[in-house]
Amino acid sequence: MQSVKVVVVGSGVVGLSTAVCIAENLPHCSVTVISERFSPDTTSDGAAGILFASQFPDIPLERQCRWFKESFDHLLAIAQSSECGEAGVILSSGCQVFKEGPAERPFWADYVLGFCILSEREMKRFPDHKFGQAFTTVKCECITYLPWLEKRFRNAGGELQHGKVSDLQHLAETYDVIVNCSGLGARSLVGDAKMYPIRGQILKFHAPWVKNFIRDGDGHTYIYPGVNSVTLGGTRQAGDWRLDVDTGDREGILERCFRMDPALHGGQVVGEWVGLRPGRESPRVEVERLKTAEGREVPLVHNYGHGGWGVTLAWGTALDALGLVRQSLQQHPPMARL
Ligand SMILES: Cc1cc2nc3c(=O)[nH]c(=O)nc-3n(C[C@H](O)[C@H](O)[C@H](O)COP(=O)(O)OP(=O)(O)OC[C@H]3O[C@@H](n4cnc5c(N)ncnc54)[C@H](O)[C@@H]3O)c2cc1C
Ligand SMILES: O=C(O)CCC(=O)C(=O)O
Repeated sequence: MQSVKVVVVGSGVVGLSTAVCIAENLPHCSVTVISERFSPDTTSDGAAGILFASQFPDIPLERQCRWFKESFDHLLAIAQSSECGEAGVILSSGCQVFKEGPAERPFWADYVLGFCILSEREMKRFPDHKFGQAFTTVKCECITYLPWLEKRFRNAGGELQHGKVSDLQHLAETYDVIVNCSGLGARSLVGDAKMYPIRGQILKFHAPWVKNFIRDGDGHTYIYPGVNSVTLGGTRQAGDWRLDVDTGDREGILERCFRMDPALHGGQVVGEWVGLRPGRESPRVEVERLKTAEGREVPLVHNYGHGGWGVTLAWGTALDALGLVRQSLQQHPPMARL
């Protein structure tokens, strides 16, 4: 029997997670990833990689809980295994603090470890803040995790190809299923005008004595210790396409982070990075059918638009995308290619 040919467009954390899920779970499929950029040049590579999320307006909460929990459990298992160093996935403990309180209990509070409210005594450390939550989550460093996923994908028989896709109709002539994980690229690839950039600038900081994360609940200031450096952030500039480092943003990040954690004093900046989050009101994880010029119909599964939470939700949405591929193949077995 001819194997079913699946192509995944995009090799950020969403594309590679999706490609691995399909290659490992559908052995009758041959899976190819085609991507303009690979690690270390994707947006995912620069992300702090902390597992954390805010709620999307248009997705049922039950589905968002599943995405978070499946991703968390997948990465927690790696963090607690002998693979953690090679995969770049570690446990990370710390707190989120709020200038006004009490803050709502986040929907994922029961999925992370040891979620609790900070006591008055603990809050004395944060004179600008009134309320705090402490928990242990996972930090998934994509600069290490993506090469690890690429290896896992190749071991499952997958193929990686460099290339920019500009016409999905053209791909449909060669493949039986197309999976679109192009992130912000979906704006032009499928003409999704709901996609917009949310610019984020961060600093890599050398301060190995800083061990616990601190995040301001407003989402603009965070300190995330990692394997080799501490990530200091950030900015969330909607509609801003600039990829160059802004010196004003740098000063602002340093000032806010030093104020939130004076223990950073004595450390030094060792890197700077800007990335464009694939902004959308809610991610798009759904299937449509693409008609080719020869009259075939090819399932087109979309999995993009994760905004600031792509690392957090990648595995969960990849499993949904796998489900959509499986269901499409069952309902409409591929028509023979000419
Ligand atoms: C400063 C910053 C910090 C962040 N921190 C976190 C964090 O702590 N936790 C978290 O969960 N998220 C974080 N994020 C968000 C996270 O980076 C994104 O949600 C995530 O990277 C999106 O992954 P993706 O695979 O969809 O997109 P990308 O990583 O952008 O990958 C898209 C892929 O598609 C390819 N592509 C696009 N168009 C085409 C085309 N036409 N043809 C071929 N290939 C194409 C690209 O080359 C690329 O390989 C952060 C983002 C920023 C900017
Ligand atoms: O918001 C955070 O705390 C984590 C970093 C992040 O997800 C982002 O900057 O997009």
